[in-house]
Amino acid sequence: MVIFGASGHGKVVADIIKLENKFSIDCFLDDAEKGDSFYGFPLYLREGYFQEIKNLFIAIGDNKIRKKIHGEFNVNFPSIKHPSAILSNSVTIGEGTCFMANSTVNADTKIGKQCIVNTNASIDHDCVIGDYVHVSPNASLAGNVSVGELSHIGIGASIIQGINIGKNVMIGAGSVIINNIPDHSIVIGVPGKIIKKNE
Ligand SMILES: CC(=O)SCCNC(=O)CCNC(=O)[C@H](O)C(C)(C)COP(=O)(O)OP(=O)(O)OC[C@H]1O[C@@H](n2cnc3c(N)ncnc32)[C@H](O)[C@@H]1OP(=O)(O)O
Repeated sequence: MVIFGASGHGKVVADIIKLENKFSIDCFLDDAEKGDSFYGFPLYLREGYFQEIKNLFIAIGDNKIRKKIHGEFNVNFPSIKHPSAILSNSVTIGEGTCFMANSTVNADTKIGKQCIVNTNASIDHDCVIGDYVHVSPNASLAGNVSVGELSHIGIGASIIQGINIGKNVMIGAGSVIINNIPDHSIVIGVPGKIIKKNE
């Protein structure tokens, strides 16, 4: 497995891949010059890496950049899961998604491609999570919540049951969402209020 993104998020991803023990890690790739090794693995610039890539994990926290890089490779994108993550057998998962330590996903939830379900995040039953979404550490989604493509649920946010969060929405850290949120909104507070447009 090659990991794209020599960053803190990349380190957490490397730990999960090691613990899962399904793939060995060949190296990290990055577009920025950051030296020739990272977190104990060789590090290459993408433009200087000519070996064939079979399996790639994109370890980029920014949803829009992760989407862009996803479109630039034609390889396999396995999903990864920390051994302590708990997923119902009825959950469906798109390619390239990661489930970090102690995350939980309950019955009949659908998770898109290239999502991040971060440490201790809880996504309950019958949710629909779009592509390139990030559910931050300790965020909680009750049952029947939908989250549109590219949206980011901030650390410790809570979303009550049945809420629709649009595309490219930023839910601020610690917010409590009790109303539907339109596309391209930035929301903060308890209860959550829209403060500006997410460009
Ligand atoms: C493993 C990991 O690291 S995963 C990463 C997890 N990271 C996160 O969850 C980050 C979540 N991001 C936030 O909460 C951010 O503060 C955002 C996106 C909501 C707002 O960021 P910005 O657009 O830069 O807004 P800015 O910092 O200018 O704040 C605007 C106002 O909102 C307030 N504010 C910002 N965030 C919050 C929040 N989460 N809750 C309450 N108020 C907030 C600010 O105090 C400021 O108020 P003021 O105008 O009275 O001074």
